[in-house]
Amino acid sequence: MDFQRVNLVYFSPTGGSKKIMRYVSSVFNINSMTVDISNPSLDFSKFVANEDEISIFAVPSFGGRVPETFVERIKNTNGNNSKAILISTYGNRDFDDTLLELKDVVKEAGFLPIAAIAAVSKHSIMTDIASTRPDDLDKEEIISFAEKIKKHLENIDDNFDLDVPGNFPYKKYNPVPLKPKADNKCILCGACATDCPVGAIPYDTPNITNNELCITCMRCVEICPVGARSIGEENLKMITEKFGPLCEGRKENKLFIENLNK
Ligand SMILES: Cc1cc2nc3c(=O)[nH]c(=O)nc-3n(C[C@H](O)[C@H](O)[C@H](O)COP(=O)(O)O)c2cc1C
Repeated sequence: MDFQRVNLVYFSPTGGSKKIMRYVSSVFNINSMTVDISNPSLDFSKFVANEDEISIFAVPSFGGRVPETFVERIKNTNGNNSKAILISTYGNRDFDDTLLELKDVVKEAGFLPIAAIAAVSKHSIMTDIASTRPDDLDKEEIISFAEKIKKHLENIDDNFDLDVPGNFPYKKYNPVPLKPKADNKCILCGACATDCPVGAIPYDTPNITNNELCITCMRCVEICPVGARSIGEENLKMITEKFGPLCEGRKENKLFIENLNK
């Protein structure tokens, strides 16, 4: 089938998932449309895909799960049985049930997942972990995965049910109890308030964080122009001592294109 458009649907607080998604979309030489799921002011019910379009969904793994904000917002979209490619990035620990949950929520919205990729990208909290990834080798590998997916698209029939790793019930999500705060370098520019995916930073007092709303996605830390926001050195040390050992070694990118019904 000749696709008319590729829809780039992403929740990527610190940009890693978006980068991997761009590598994948680069092999489809057609028009694209972006749907930034982290933008709370968008009306996601307006995203209705047609059968002659392909959508790429990209999210980070948060505690081995799909970020809840993505799950909530994607429910309002409509896939009309069009094909979808799934991407979960992860920070060199594990993606656990992320791809299975992503497959389930995207199917629920009416899309047909035909391939999935798990890709390593810099850990957005412990930024010394996988700090140079995706690197050139990753880029080459992800593009080769995308070329394989393009070929595989020619052989999809109605019987296709994508086989991805993961368990149901999904792993219990334990929210990160640490919330980024601004220090006295904050210039009250409000960039973080504008960009926060969940409205956890007030526009008039952007140096504070609403801990009830904050999902610790690290967007505000990433985009602060003066480096004023962080979870704090002590907290980072604590979290690195606990999770750092699980993130050792070079973890792999993985491609999933097998049919469960074969
Ligand atoms: C709240 C939170 C939870 C995370 N949990 C995991 C995890 O369970 N396993 C893992 O390998 N990386 C984990 N990470 C790292 C991210 O999955 C990884 O850095 C991802 O590439 C970030 O994507 P982004 O740059 O698109 O925001 C977590 C990051 C955050 C902020």
